[in-house]
Amino acid sequence: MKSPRRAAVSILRAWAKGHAYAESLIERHASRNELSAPDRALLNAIVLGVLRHRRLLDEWIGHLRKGKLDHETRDILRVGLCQLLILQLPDHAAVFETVNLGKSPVRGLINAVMRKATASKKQLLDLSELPPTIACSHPDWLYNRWKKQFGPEATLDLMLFNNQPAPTVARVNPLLPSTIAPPPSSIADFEEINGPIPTDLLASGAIYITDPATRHCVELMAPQPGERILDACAAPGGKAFLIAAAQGSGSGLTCTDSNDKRLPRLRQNLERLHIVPESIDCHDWTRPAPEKWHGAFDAILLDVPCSNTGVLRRRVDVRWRLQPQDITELTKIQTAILETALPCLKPGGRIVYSTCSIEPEENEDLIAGFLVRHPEFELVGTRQALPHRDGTDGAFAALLRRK
Ligand SMILES: C[S@@+](CC[C@H](N)C(=O)[O-])C[C@H]1O[C@@H](n2cnc3c(N)ncnc32)[C@H](O)[C@@H]1O
Repeated sequence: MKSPRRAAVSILRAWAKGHAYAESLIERHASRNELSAPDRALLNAIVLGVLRHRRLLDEWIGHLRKGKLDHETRDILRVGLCQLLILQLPDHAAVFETVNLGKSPVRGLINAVMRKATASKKQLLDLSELPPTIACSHPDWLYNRWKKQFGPEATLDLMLFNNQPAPTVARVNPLLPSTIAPPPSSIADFEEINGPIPTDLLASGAIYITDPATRHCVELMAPQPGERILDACAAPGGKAFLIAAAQGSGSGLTCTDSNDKRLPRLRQNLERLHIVPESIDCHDWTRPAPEKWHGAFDAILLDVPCSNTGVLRRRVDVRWRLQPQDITELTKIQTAILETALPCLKPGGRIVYSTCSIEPEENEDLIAGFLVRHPEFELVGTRQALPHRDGTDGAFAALLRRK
């Protein structure tokens, strides 16, 4: 069994070498090492802390140690400085535990850097002279893009927001059978849960953890009882749950996703939430829709794959993985999904296109282009959530109706 700090270094090495996202690596390592709940929480805090503050940690390392570092020693120092300066753990624990992570030839170096950091904590934590992209650890290209869109002050607020852990917010399940205990009155719909996550309520399906911004697209759709609704990009099922909750049943709901590895989780989530959809299928919506769905749906939700720039506080490594050209590539997929879903609408039916991106190309620009190509559709309304303005995840939704 590994210590959470050692597991953190292994995860950071694996993260840097591969394409896996931090959350899945944390999950995998925590289970493999049979970590206790407090150790799992520490592992989570360290890995997410290092990834959120990666650029600042490297700036500090550059001050504390001149010369080259191998990748593993750099990751050990990131883990050590994150404990000392970001998580503010006691000095002796941070130094001692970090030195022990290194192999014997580098222990002296790690010890020297950690001791120097302990002695110069105050100066290191004064970020006033640093450029915002280093102080807030964001890539330059993302900062420059947002500065044009929102202005420098709002961009700074956005980056600071992205570095805060997300609260746990619960949606209470209105479809809970009467045989199962409802959540206590201290848990309110779409309100933050204080204290530990109530795993018993999650397991019984009494609540689902979600962000308030996820409701915008479903509220815009306004699903009605008895309607046939397609949730085309449905996994892991958060919005399918909200649609079924709005309809009072999942019986009119068809859920699809192109990733068959994500379908079991979708199935489990809906089952746990006591939702029985009409069907769950694997389908890639960049390919033509099967004949059986032509003209079949009153409403379609397209919660398309996107850059995730509205949820960087949760998806902490996206800022380092995402490249400017990815946004252009994503808009091609998003447009293809939107075009392919059209034949599946009933006459007069409605489509809600939604993302958790805050980039105009993936949102309002894409919809504007669609409306030019499809004068038979009208834009009924849009909703947008901006993290720094609304204090929630970022989200965009547009309701389109066939005239
Ligand atoms: C933003 S997530 C959906 C989240 C989901 N609606 C929820 O609320 O839990 C996007 C989903 O789209 C799926 N996806 C990506 N490309 C797709 C495609 N071409 N056709 C169908 N689904 C696709 C991904 O596998 C992913 O599960």
